Amino acid sequence: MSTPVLSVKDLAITFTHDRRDVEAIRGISFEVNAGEVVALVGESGSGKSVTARALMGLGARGQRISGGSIELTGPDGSLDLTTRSPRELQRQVNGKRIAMVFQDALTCLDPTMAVGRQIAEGLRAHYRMSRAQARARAVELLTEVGIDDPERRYRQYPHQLSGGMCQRVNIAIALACEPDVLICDEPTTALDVTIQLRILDLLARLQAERGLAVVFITHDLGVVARIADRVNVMYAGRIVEQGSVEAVFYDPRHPYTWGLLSAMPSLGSDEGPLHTIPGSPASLIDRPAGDAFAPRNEFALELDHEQEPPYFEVSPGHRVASWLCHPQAPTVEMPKALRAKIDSMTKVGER
Ligand SMILES: Nc1ncnc2c1ncn2[C@@H]1O[C@H](COP(=O)(O)OP(=O)(O)OP(=O)(O)O)[C@@H](O)[C@H]1O
Repeated sequence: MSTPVLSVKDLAITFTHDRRDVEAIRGISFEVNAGEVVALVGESGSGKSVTARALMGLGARGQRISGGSIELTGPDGSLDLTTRSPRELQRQVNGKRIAMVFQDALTCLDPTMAVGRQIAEGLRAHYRMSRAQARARAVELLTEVGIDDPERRYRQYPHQLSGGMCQRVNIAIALACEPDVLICDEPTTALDVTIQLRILDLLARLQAERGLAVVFITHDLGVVARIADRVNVMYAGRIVEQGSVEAVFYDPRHPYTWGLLSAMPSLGSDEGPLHTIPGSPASLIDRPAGDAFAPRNEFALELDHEQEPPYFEVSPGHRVASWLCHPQAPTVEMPKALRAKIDSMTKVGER
């Protein structure tokens, strides 16, 4: 069995505002192997971005890691990122071992500097490269991320490029120092649909060619089906269902996952969403007792309103935090419309 490149264990993140603590991430654990794409998916506010940024040692004011570990394993051994200062992370880890691509492609680039130079500067900062060597490597990277006429594009400024092209440049910057782990936070959300698909295909190609470990953040299960190997469904700062894409798409067990899948337009069809999850996401400040999703869950058992469910392993590697998965729970089937939708879906393995 391969050793994970990235191992997040019982990670908890707390915000303190006006002397009040709010736990936004509540003990999440997941692993990513080399050559694997692991998705974090969930509605807005479920904690995807806070988690992604924590992996880079980034956080807002008043935010701290209040528990758990983030281990990065490489040929030289393991490193727990939660024990390193932001300065150490900046010097030794960020960019080199772990890099990130954000949603807003244009604002991530420096508007005053030609895009090729932005790639070259990163290379020069990390490696002892001459100006000419860094330039030549930056042109290669532009080619690698699918930018035609890279010599001309090298000299252009961000505003002269399309959104999709800016995102390709961001990907080139992220990959310039050959990181082991790439974090993608909604990298295609701001782009139109055809460009989204091209960027996803590019990421999939680069990931396979380089054997990268990728953490992919999205609210879109269609994107998960296209790119991910494993998926973590997040709700109110907790992973509520975790497993291979096949397990979570074809045998979903948590009613929240049922809701997300029901709300997803069928792959390859232009029908509108079938369903929306009733209610609004749980408040972190006055989180209800028990399972945070229970107030929105038409299938909730009494116990769901009283006690937070532990994880139940329903098949190897497929873990679900719902009392419905307790061996003594009554059998509750997913909604019929969802069953029919799943039965009609193209096998994820054939995507
Ligand atoms: N600076 C902050 N201060 C206090 N709470 C915050 C702060 N940033 C995020 N949070 C809280 O942390 C929770 C998780 O936010 P996060 O941005 O990770 O969600 P998300 O799943 O990425 O949503 P989105 O898809 O909208 O980006 C939210 O409930 C949010 O209110």
